[in-house]
Amino acid sequence: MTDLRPGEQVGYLGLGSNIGDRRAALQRAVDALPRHGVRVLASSALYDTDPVGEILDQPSFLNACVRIATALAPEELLRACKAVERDQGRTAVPGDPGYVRHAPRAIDVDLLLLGEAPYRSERLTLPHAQVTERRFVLVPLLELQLDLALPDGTRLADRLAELPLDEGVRRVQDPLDLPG
Ligand SMILES: Nc1ncnc2c1ncn2[C@@H]1O[C@H](COP(=O)(O)OP(=O)(O)OP(=O)(O)O)[C@@H](O)[C@H]1O
Ligand SMILES: Nc1nc2c(c(=O)[nH]1)N=C(CO)CN2
Repeated sequence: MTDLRPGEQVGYLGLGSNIGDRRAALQRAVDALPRHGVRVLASSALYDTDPVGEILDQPSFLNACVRIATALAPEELLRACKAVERDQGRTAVPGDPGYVRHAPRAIDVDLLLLGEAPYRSERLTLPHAQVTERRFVLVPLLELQLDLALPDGTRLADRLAELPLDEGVRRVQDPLDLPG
């Protein structure tokens, strides 16, 4: 299915933005990933989504998912995602005085899945702990691969079918441009 190079694994990233020019922020993130050792193979369409989580009174998000290929190990890939966020001026990370969980952000790059094996450390959980609970993740992810399953065999399409329909997820735009 994919032209993987030696040592590479397939992974999926979730992108989100709800401040400023949201599409430009997502596109900049995708354009930056190759500089950090991450090839972008495919992008979903863009979705305008109602905020979910601890802070509901904030602007709607623009969300997308991308399929990637990388030879980076899980923690290295997390560092790459954080570096892409920092490139765009996002400085408030957990532990910083300004950090607020689920607060508005110009760019969020989450690591959803990498390869076939789960991974867990203090800094990183794979698959992403909320991947099966968020329509704004599942809808674009399944657009990339309808039969996608977690390492434990959970089929993501089955989980999406079980979620309530009240989390607004509206397909608004065509996929991001792929780098290079
Ligand atoms: N799969 C993962 N992808 C990204 N970050 C993760 C993952 N697993 C654990 N983390 C940790 O979560 C921390 C908080 O991430 P972030 O600031 O993006 O949270 P958030 O977007 O506010 O909330 P949420 O975690 O619910 O998406 C990161 O610094 C990272 O160490
Ligand atoms: N719709 C939507 N809601 C969110 C999002 C997001 O990307 N989209 N990100 C959050 C922080 O991780 C909190 N809430």
